[in-house]
Amino acid sequence: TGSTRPQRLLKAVQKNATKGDPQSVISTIDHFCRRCEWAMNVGDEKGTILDSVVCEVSPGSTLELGTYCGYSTVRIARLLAPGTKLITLEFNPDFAKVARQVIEFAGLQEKVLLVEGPSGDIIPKIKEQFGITTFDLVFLDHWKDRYLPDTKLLEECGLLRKGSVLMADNVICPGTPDYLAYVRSSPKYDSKYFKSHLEYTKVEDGLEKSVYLG
Ligand SMILES: O=C(NCCc1nnc(-c2ccc3[nH]cnc3c2)[nH]1)c1cc(-c2ccc(F)cc2)cc(O)c1O
Ligand SMILES: [Mg+2]
Repeated sequence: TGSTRPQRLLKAVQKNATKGDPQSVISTIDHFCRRCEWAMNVGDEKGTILDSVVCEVSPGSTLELGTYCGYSTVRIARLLAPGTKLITLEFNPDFAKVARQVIEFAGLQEKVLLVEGPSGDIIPKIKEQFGITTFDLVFLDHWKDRYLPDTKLLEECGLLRKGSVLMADNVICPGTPDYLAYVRSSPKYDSKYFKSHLEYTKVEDGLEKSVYLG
């Protein structure tokens, strides 16, 4: 049987990137997605906005929802201080298999804990299983109809603290209307929209940065 798009993306990384060099992995994936096959990575334009927030927050603990091929995992992990951790949740075992290899190729496996399974099941177990008190930064990039329920779950599980930052991808395209309405109307959040484009296209999309006020 034929290969999948994530497998072809991984082959391009193994062929063209430099082992242990996260920037070359990022550039290779962006080139592959522009020139060969579009894929749903956050991409370079929104990725640059994400980078600036990661640097501003310099998080001790980070959660990513939706690993896919590990592109944003590599983007975030390459900016993390030594001794800090990124937990990334992936539901699809085929995506997870590719992502592990992309993260390892970038040499970032020490900073990343990839957990497979549905976010709704895993989030309530994070405190006890991974010794996390709260997350300083959460990147939401998984199923768009899970952003709101999982944000409420993070609140209920006491995984957010005053000042925790949520960065949400795709708030315009494909769109997360219920999530946007919630973070923009709730007194518990201070929310800001960063206008950009859907990865590798001219279609409008953007990131929503929401600071939890406790
Ligand atoms: O669906 C997306 N992303 C989600 C993948 C995923 N990867 N992993 C999950 C998961 C789902 C439950 C989970 N529960 C626990 N981990 C989980 C992970 N979901 C997505 C789609 C587009 C897109 C735009 C325009 C189009 F015409 C077609 C597509 C763009 C993007 O930037 C995206 O992020
Ligand atoms: Mg996305």
